[in-house]
Amino acid sequence: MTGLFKILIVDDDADYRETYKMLLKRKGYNIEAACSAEEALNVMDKEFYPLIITDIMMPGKDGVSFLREVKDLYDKNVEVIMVTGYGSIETAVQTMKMGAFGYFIKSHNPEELILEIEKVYKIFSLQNINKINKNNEKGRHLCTSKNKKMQKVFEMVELVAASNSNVLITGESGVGKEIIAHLIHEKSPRAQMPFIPINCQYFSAGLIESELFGHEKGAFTGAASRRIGHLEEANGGTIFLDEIGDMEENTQVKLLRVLETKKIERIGSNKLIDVDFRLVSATNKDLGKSVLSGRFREDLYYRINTIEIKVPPLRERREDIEDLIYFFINRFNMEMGKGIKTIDEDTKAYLLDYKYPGNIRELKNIIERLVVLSNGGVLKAEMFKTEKINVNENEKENITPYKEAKQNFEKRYIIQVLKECQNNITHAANIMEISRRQLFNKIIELDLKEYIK
Ligand SMILES: Nc1ncnc2c1ncn2[C@@H]1O[C@H](COP(=O)(O)OP(=O)(O)OP(=O)(O)O)[C@@H](O)[C@H]1O
Repeated sequence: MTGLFKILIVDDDADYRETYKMLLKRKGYNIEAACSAEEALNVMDKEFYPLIITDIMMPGKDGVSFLREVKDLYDKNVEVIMVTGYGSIETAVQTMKMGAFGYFIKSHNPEELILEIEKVYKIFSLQNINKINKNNEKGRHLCTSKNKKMQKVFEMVELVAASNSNVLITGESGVGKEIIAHLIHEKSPRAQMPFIPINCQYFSAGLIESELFGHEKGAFTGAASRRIGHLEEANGGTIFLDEIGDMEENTQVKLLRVLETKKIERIGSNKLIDVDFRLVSATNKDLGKSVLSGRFREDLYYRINTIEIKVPPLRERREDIEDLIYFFINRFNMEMGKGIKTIDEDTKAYLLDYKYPGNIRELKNIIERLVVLSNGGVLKAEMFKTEKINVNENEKENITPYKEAKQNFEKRYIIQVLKECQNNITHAANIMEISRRQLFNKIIELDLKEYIK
């Protein structure tokens, strides 16, 4: 879907602008044009363009200064192709050192320019696909089910993917809501554009706004340079707002405005920027209740859940547990190069019977732990046995205020798990079934930095 990929052409020569516009539109690209660098910067204040094609010789700010400004002050990831006549080929070559993607000589066959553009587009979509694959490599997830409710979920994914409707995915923690959000994006016409996940739980009210909307240099203390927000970066793609139920009231108001107007304002700026993203949100809370209690805005609730996909907890799709067990054994077997060939019958019976309050995340973690700890070719439940910590009567702790006791427990617990994981924070977070960021924040709060790698 090249149409979602937006290109800005900057040239003071109206004939060139129109010719390129026609040519590229015919190839399916979405084109905007500006007659000077100054006008281009205004256009870029209104919308995000991953590729700019600019003439070098222009009245006012020339192409080289414009390139410098784009790379230094706007966004270094934006690609720029320089266009030049014979007179300034040397300058064009120089600009490659400043970060230009390439150059095109005006008298050459326009197909050369198209080829350069196609290269940028390919790199751009590959980068996005790689980002998706990192989290969602083919074969890393089991996307089939024997359960009716789950089959309905996969059918809904196919149906909604083609549309642009806002989707709300609900379900308990660990049921795979983020996996479903990825699937919707991958199967949508936006698949080659960015998929940007943001967990609203991780950010304070001020920070999340900067993450979503971006900010101008000097907008607040610490804003040393301009930052393009995720809603702008997601242009043409999908934004995934996880734990949307935790979003602060003020941010809810701002998000609602963006959804209504399809425009954002960077913090510290009053310029409106067009954005075109598809919103997929998720929550493990009952948002209906949050609306009734006044914690979540009703108008935003109705906006974000045009379509609701309910992902059932694992205990309501027990017929999938066996497939998931084998799926994860295979996956970790391959990842860790272990030679596990079978699973001991008692262990399997235990795993099939277990309740999984932490859903698929818990099942996955249990299997990962078993695979890590197993030596022979058989996966066995004996490995579950953990050391019981017996509190000796004589070693009872002094009674301390609740807050202090809680902190002491957290410290001991985190240190113990980190030690077991050879100080590997990612591995420890997996075992604790919290995110890496949550663990990292705790480590800073409790001053345990010395225990991480
Ligand atoms: N169908 C699946 N196949 C393989 N792994 C899965 C599947 N569904 C979930 N998982 C794994 O379970 C874990 C939890 O999944 P995910 O983060 O999508 O759940 P969630 O519902 O979004 O959780 P939370 O509400 O806590 O954010 C992840 O590690 C994910 O890889």
